[in-house]
Amino acid sequence: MTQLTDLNVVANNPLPSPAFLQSEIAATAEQTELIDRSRREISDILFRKDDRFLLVVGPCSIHDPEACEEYAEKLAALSQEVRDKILIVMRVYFEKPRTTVGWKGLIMDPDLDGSDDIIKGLMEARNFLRKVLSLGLPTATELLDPITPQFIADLISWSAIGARTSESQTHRQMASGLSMPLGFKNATSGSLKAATNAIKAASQSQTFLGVSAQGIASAVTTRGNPHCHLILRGGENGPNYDKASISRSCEVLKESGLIETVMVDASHANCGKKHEQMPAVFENIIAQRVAGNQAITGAMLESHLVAGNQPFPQPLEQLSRGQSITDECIDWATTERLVREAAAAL
Ligand SMILES: O=C[C@H](O)[C@H](O)COP(=O)(O)O
Ligand SMILES: C=C(OP(=O)(O)O)C(=O)O
Repeated sequence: MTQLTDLNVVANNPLPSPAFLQSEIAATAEQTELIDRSRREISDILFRKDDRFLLVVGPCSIHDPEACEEYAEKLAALSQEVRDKILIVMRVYFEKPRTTVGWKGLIMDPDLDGSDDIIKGLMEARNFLRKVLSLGLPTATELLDPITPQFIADLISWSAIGARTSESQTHRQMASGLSMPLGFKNATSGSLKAATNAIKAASQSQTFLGVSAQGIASAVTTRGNPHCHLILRGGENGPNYDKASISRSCEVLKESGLIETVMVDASHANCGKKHEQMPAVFENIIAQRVAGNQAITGAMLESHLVAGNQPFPQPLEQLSRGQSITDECIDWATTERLVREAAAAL
């Protein structure tokens, strides 16, 4: 018989069930309480019931958990200093969407060598999330593969659907069942339409194909996620953090029947992917909020121990510790200065 299926499949390795990994690498009672409380606080800030400002900050991607743990310790101390004004949530990004190809993140390739040991990646992701939580810091991530949330979402307080996937029905359906507040980014073109449509779609009940806690393919029906919002990240035609772009975004939200609340990403196309430009963008966002624009409820910064990024792939022993292998980040000293100044201004 002529073979008609799996012509392009090289391997298909079963994973442990999400329920198994959740029980093997479980959250403590204290961590569970932090996740529950921070999800409510984040939602209250985003939907303008809490006057504080939300800041999602951390590395573009986690590729070196040991250096990122040092980063998390510093961030935890800083978050305590500013907690009356700013709720800090650490970017703990394990999945990277690629424009064409490239390293797809710690879950897909934890050894950074193309061996793609996903089981190890999922376990490392859960272990790292627990470390961050044990420092008292809530966690934020981009959810990219629709099966990933089953394995890690119980340890996450805020999530994003990225610019490349806000228009995807699969991601909107997934978002409709997630238990945490979630931001949809504007499209890479700069258009807001995909994100506002996504917020509407994700707030509705949806039925779709998914995976159960036992790892069985299933028909999933969701209730709809009422805590979705817009993230402005700039686009092909330039940034969208300026006053005019934010007021246009608010008009679009209003016309779509959505609450006027935006998180503004100071990285990505809003800084032309240049870390040197990120501080001025962040300062501008904070200044707009201080000047009275209450629709700006949060911001995002890509930050690591060391500024910039480094080429990857390259021999692993030549990687500099604490420097991004994906997008450029601001360094720790700059992060600390920006956060302290923002707290003083707010
Ligand atoms: O935030 C990270 C990157 O901008 C995103 O993953 C796309 O990366 P790429 O354009 O280098 O593939
Ligand atoms: C990939 C990211 O952002 P965007 O979807 O805006 O490119 C990110 O925040 O890591």
